[in-house]
Amino acid sequence: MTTEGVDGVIEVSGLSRRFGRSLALDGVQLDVPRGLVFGLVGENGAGKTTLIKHLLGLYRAQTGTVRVLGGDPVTQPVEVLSRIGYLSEDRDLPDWMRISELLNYLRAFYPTWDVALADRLRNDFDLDPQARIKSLSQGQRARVGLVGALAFRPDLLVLDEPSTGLDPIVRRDILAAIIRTIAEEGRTVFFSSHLLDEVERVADSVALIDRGRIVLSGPLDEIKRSHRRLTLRFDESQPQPPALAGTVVCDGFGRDWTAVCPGPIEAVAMQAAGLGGRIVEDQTPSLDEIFVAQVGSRRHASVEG
Ligand SMILES: Nc1ncnc2c1ncn2[C@@H]1O[C@H](COP(=O)(O)OP(=O)(O)OP(=O)(O)O)[C@@H](O)[C@H]1O
Repeated sequence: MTTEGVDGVIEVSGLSRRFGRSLALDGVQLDVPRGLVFGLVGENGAGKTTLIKHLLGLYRAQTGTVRVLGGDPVTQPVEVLSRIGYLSEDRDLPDWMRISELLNYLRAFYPTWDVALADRLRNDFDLDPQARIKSLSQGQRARVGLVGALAFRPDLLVLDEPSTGLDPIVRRDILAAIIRTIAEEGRTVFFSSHLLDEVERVADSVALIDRGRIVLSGPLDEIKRSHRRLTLRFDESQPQPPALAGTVVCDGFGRDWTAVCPGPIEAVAMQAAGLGGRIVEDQTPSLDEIFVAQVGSRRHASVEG
């Protein structure tokens, strides 16, 4: 496996996956360079876990290709997987073990296991080494899973919905700090979430996935810069959302409406003027608003089409 000079840590091209009649992934294209925190955002059932399972070689691509850290996770599992730290959505850990036993067991698999780091993380996460895994809360299981995924200093950390079960303080402070530290060390984090504010807080780049398709992908600041949230005021009350081509969503009532628009606002301003309206506020939308707008417009288009 040649990984020297490979900067694409994750390279997915034309990846589709069917389960029976349902299309879980539909022509997914994704490139994640080294050293980034990459957030995969989508609603429940959008295809996030299915995509992650392909990155880990748990699914073989039916259509398209998947390369991770320069190798094929299905045909080169040892080379690829030994460099990936993974926290699954359901935190499947052996219930019968104590925390210390699990960490010792994992240590045997990874030559790069860092005992001091494992101890430090265990302390930071306030985990009793003697506790049995079956006695742990969901949040504590997530913390143990994170220690296991981090302590061998993986080149790529993959987290499937890492916040599930974590209380807000752990989520906000510890998780975010870990993620940042890894990226600062030149390693890569790929995490999925349906919590857009969390993604917005920690990710450098994001991909929005909806019903198996990547609908938007790129550096977070570029995505945010390329969208505008406009507040429009009309002379007359509008009985229904004003039809403004080029806006992705329209919300509001009466004379005041909010629209999210990808791209230049001049065309929107002209159309609004034609309806007796004007832009009274022009702001950068949140990722949440961009997501709702993108997904909403796609669904609207597919219903109409
Ligand atoms: N093993 C499977 N057999 C049949 N259908 C599946 C299987 N795994 C996933 N799916 C379907 O594929 C689609 C994508 O599921 P996936 O678990 O990847 O979504 P997700 O974005 O991770 O959602 P969640 O946040 O709820 O975990 C869903 O419609 C799901 O029902």
